[in-house]
Amino acid sequence: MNQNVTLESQALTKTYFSTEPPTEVLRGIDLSVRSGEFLVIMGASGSGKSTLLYSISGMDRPTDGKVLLDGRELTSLRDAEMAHVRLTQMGFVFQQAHFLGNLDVRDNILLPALKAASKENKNAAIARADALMDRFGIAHIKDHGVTQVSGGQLQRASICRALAGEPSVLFADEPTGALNSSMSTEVMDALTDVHRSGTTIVMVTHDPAVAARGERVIYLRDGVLVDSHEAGPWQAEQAQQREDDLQAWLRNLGF
Ligand SMILES: Nc1ncnc2c1ncn2[C@@H]1O[C@H](COP(=O)(O)OP(=O)(O)OP(=O)(O)O)[C@@H](O)[C@H]1O
Repeated sequence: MNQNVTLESQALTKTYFSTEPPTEVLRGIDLSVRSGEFLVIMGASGSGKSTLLYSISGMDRPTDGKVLLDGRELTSLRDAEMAHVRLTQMGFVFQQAHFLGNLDVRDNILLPALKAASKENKNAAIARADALMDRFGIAHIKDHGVTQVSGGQLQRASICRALAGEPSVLFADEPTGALNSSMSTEVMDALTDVHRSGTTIVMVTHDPAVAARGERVIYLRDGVLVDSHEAGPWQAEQAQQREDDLQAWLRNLGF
């Protein structure tokens, strides 16, 4: 394995046999994600983006092929082992935050980190969560109920929750899909910050302005990886140029 590769899929397929005929959603995906990379998955609706994200993060089982995280084959793990890998090595941000309504923002953020931490590491997990809330500008709403905060604040809280366990990879599925454009910028500024501090990010989005944050964008068509666009590290002053370049690339692909 190349030393710089952290996450890898080999000949990954996913077929749903519940439909007649069966739906072949992923058709042999070979993908390598470099350590510290910000990778974006794009493609038309139904092309298999979320299925790919779920299959490489162990949320779903592929039909065939392999997924490796730092050289360890995830596809052969039992469910409980895979759940442990997700809890301790991966973070997740979805379009909707999925927070518990009976807990405040801080307790929601702490929940998975405390579950993952050993007894002696619980205080460190709490300190980390508090520092993350400071860093992403939501310390002042830590005692609020999850229905009393804005969508952008809630998504920043999701990012804190995802990072509190110090994952090596953060998976994000349409993290700005439910937000207006200023909240979307807030959240993408937070994810850009996460990336700059060294965390690998794999994100699905259909929004070119959001995708322009990534270093590399890959394009899925009918479950096949058809092209990839190298944009290099994000620079705010080049935001429009990056988005224009990405749009031109996407137009060529028929997006
Ligand atoms: N449980 C399932 N059973 C059968 N088919 C499914 C199932 N889940 C997803 N599919 C099908 O797999 C295909 C890919 O779905 P997926 O959600 O991965 O696409 P996507 O590119 O993320 O789409 P979108 O941009 O609309 O979210 C779709 O045709 C979808 O209908």
